[in-house]
Amino acid sequence: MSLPETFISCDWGTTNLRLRVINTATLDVMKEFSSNQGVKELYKNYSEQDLLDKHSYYSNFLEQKLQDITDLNQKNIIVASGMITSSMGMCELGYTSMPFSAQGKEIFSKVISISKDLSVLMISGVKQGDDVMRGEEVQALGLTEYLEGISEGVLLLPGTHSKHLTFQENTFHKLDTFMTGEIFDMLTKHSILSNSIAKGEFNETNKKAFQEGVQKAVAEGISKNLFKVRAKALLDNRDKVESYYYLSGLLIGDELAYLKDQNPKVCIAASGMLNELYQLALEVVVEDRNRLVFFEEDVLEKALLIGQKKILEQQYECV
Ligand SMILES: O=C(O)C(=O)C[C@@H](O)[C@H](O)CO
Repeated sequence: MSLPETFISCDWGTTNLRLRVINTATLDVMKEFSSNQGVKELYKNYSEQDLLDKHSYYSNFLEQKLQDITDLNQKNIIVASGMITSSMGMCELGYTSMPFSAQGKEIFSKVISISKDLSVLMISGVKQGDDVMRGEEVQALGLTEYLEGISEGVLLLPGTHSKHLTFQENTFHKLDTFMTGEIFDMLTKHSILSNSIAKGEFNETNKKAFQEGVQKAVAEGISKNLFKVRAKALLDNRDKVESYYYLSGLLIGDELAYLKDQNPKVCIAASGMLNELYQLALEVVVEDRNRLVFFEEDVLEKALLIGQKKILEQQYECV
């Protein structure tokens, strides 16, 4: 069976939703809807009502959002990855065990129907040891296209829950999650340190503060250094924006510290500010620059679509 001309890419995480109509052949984005209504928020709203069951509640929501970007009277298939398949999502799917290869044939998926013309291809999460991910495995599948020629290394996918995926010969076999983004969010909003910091421009002074944080974490860990963010503000009147980036450096440095004494290539795919921060931090942590592979900003964007298309192709192969 041939692939549909278009598919709807659904990237539904804990705190964000993105629905995009994709030209299957070129992966060009034809129309897009995005919002900060992540799975967490929708699940809360669903739990606070008792009119609709979970499937109907999520289906109604998706149909409502999709009507602005596609014609719902025509056949549409949504390819969905991320927390939409978690216990808080539309339909819970388990986890595929690692390892998984560049084609992702090991990753299982399931089609569920929303209406006569609208179905959702749900992609499972992945587990390894005592760790799990949902969504990042699809980005990793897409990124294998860019990892060609690198026989082994660690692929870093920074975020709320930063994932480190170890790979060899185009096969991902190990996973570690670092809660860097979420811890940073909690500390900046809910801890005593929140009074000593403020978000601001990432200028040269603040870059130095960030790098200082990275160095401190690599040398001494974070526990010993966190409270010093407050102490420095009290004793030295340290600027709040500098302290913000110093704290960010501490947390990212702690995540990356173990890479200092290892040999493999470190490949990083992130976008926006995260990309800038992680690249800067890696330049502090890893002495040998030849070990570092930095991807362009748009590679991560494309990777998710390549990964979703791979899973869609498998679905059409077995129909
Ligand atoms: O499967 C779950 O329930 C997760 O919590 C996975 C999570 O870590 C995502 O990979 C990124 O937020």
